[in-house]
Amino acid sequence: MLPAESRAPMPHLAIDIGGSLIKLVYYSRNGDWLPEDNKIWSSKESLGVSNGEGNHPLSEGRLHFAKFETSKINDCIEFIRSKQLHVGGQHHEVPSKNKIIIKATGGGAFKFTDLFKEKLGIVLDKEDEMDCLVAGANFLLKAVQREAFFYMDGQKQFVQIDHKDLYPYLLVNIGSGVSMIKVDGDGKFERVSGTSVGGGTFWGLGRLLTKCQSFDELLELSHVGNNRVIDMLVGDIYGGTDYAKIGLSSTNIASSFGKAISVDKELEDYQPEDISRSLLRMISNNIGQIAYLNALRYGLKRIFFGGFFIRGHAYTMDTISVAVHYWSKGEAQAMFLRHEGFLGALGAFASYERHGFDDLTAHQLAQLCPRRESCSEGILICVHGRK
Ligand SMILES: Nc1ncnc2c1ncn2[C@@H]1O[C@H](COP(=O)(O)OP(=O)(O)O)[C@@H](O)[C@H]1O
Ligand SMILES: CC(C)(COP(=O)(O)O)[C@@H](O)C(=O)NCCC(=O)O
Repeated sequence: MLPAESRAPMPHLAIDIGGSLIKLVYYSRNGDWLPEDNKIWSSKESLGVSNGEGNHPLSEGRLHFAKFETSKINDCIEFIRSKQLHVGGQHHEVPSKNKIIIKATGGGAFKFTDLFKEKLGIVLDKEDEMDCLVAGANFLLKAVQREAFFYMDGQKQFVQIDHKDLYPYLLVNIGSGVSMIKVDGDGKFERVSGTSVGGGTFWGLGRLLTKCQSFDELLELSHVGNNRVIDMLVGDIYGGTDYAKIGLSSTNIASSFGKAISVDKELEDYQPEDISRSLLRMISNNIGQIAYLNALRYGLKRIFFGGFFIRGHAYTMDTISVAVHYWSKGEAQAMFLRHEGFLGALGAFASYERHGFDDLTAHQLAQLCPRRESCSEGILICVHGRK
């Protein structure tokens, strides 16, 4: 840790460099630099900021979110440079004795340390990925209204979380791989499980099998696909009937991709949309099942799913919800987060001590952010920090 006097001014940028995607969270005060809309932005959000301790009036600002494919890290670096995000949007020279330190998490914070130093002169101050995921999730769940929701029958049903009754819960982060974390409080958690069959598996296998050029294309294909063309159902094995004795209906999937064993068909004989749908269902189902088993193992009632694999995608959320419901025999329900992909980046942002995110309460939010209802895109937060 560098002595305070040798550090540059608060940069207002944090970065999460994952196996698939880079996520940025950055802040601007109202009246500062407000970058124009950019198609890679996921959302723009308002942020109320106190200008010190106690009951000072608030000034307002915005939190911005952006993501890039990790394979296109140079685009991300160019974006940071063009907006001068690493120096808080100030287009001025940073005195050479000052080091620009940016909070960074994810494996790429280690892998790309030298690249950031070389291209932007930034020192990445590494924060542990699990710490950040948990800090980001706790922050969202405690401070942001309408953040968590159930997904049922094609509808989001938002839940008001009583933040005094939040813990314990299971956080399932579906990124390239999947981490399952039992969260007991702020900074109190244990990574209890994980699986390598995650978002990277869907996109990687999906790309190979369908020749799709983008994740979104693969996801869109799954909308119109029919998994029964490829999945082997109980009915396929049992001559169209249920296997009622063990509680399996004829329409249950007995074996994902099981029909592809047919010697009469090659990959070209299957439609890409059907492959995409089977794959999405297989992976979502599997994660939902493992998540529930871990919740059961630790007696956790609440399971929150995050990570960019979900992408607010109806079929993904529906499959995970059904899996949790099915395996728990209706005892547990999956919940999702509106800012699903930005947990780690938000956690890294929150780790700038001077922001004091931990002091947030929903009550404070209601008092300090009267315009929250008008903020259609999501977070309206108040932080204790300097201007
Ligand atoms: N534009 C995209 N490009 C690649 N993958 C995407 C995209 N959007 C969503 N995804 C999915 O999100 C996953 C990455 O999720 P994320 O939470 O960012 O994890 P990581 O930190 O490992 O990059 C990918 O593996 C893929 O399944
Ligand atoms: C190694 C990781 C923590 C990296 O995080 P990611 O970039 O996937 O979000 C994650 O991919 C993971 O938890 N994989 C599962 C490994 C396992 O439990 O077997």
